Amino acid sequence: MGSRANGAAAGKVTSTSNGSATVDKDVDFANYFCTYAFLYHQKEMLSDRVRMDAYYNSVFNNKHHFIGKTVLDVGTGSGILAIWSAQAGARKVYAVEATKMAEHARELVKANNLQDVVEVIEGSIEDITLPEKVDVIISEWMGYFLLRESMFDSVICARDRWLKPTGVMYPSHARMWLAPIRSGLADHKMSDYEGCMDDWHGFVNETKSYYGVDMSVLTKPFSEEQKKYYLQNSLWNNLHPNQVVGTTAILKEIDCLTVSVEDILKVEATVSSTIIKEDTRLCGFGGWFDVHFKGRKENPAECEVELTTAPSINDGTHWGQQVFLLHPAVRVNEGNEILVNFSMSRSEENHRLMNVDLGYEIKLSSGKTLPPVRNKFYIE
Ligand SMILES: C[S@@+](CC[C@H](N)C(=O)[O-])C[C@H]1O[C@@H](n2cnc3c(N)ncnc32)[C@H](O)[C@@H]1O
Repeated sequence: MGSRANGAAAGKVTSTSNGSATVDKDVDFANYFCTYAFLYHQKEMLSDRVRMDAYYNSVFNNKHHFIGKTVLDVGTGSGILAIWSAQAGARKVYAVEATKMAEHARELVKANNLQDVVEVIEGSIEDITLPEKVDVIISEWMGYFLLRESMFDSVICARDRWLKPTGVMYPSHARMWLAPIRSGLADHKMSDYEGCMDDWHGFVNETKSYYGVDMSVLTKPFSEEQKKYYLQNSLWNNLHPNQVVGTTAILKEIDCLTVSVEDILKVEATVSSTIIKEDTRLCGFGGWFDVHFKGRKENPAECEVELTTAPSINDGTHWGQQVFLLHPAVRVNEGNEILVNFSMSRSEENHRLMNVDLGYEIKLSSGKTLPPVRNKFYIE
């Protein structure tokens, strides 16, 4: 199971203007940030070797970006990225953390004898003030399927306020990917849903015979509620590459130096994929992301590093992939074309969670096109 911040009840949006949200900060703090205040949770991220190796290599193989420079670590957590930046030769590192984890970070910095370089600041990046602009912004802001948690908004805010015009972003680029998959999970989830409805019908019968109240008028809303829970929530999964049955497609490319919050409020793409397996089942779609550390055009990385969360036979990441299951699955064959209309936007109730509209159309090798299908999913 993945282990990113719980956002399920976080940050109720109190009003919206121009597509961007005004958030109730107290609710957001109580529900979103609180997860990050636990060492237990920081340790899970610190134990993700793929994530750690990528950030470590990006810093230590590109020391020219750090030696004698000023760095801002947005959301320092335990302080790990700030500590590496200092060890790579930074002159000054501002390590900003919204939660009480800042106290642990301060201790860790001192225990590693870097207190003269790293200054830990407890506060939201949106609210704090720095005495100077910085050469580098480093941050690990990526949520499930890249944008869940909406933490990138805070990095953009930091960039616009504190990055020098010549500054470098770590990571510098990000991409979202989608591919058709096969998975036994679709059948499991459908049988969980059916079992739950069987149980409901038994409950309705018993309530009528024992207590004289007919509950059957609630069958439809109960079924809708449970359908959403079992069939429409996207699932965390560590897919094996063999489960990917078609070519992969890029849904979104982000240049971290120039992107605006407006650009990431909604991700919309029409992409196509060709089935690459003979006689298989299309059970859904898998979504994942990668980020790159390339520096900037005028000041490139000496060694570019990629952090990918794609299906892998080796160690997966704690992000895994997000799986959007189809009910029912569809029989497909090598060479069939799938045209996907994808749209992802923020939940109106909670800006850190996402709603996905996923429409698809299958063109068979005979040239015949199957009727289009549209599905709604929730990344919660
Ligand atoms: C995914 S964790 C990464 C922690 C650490 N940088 C690492 O790589 O292990 C993100 C951290 O950013 C913090 N954070 C998120 N939004 C923030 C904001 N607006 N201001 C300050 N800290 C924030 C969270 O509390 C959390 O500790």
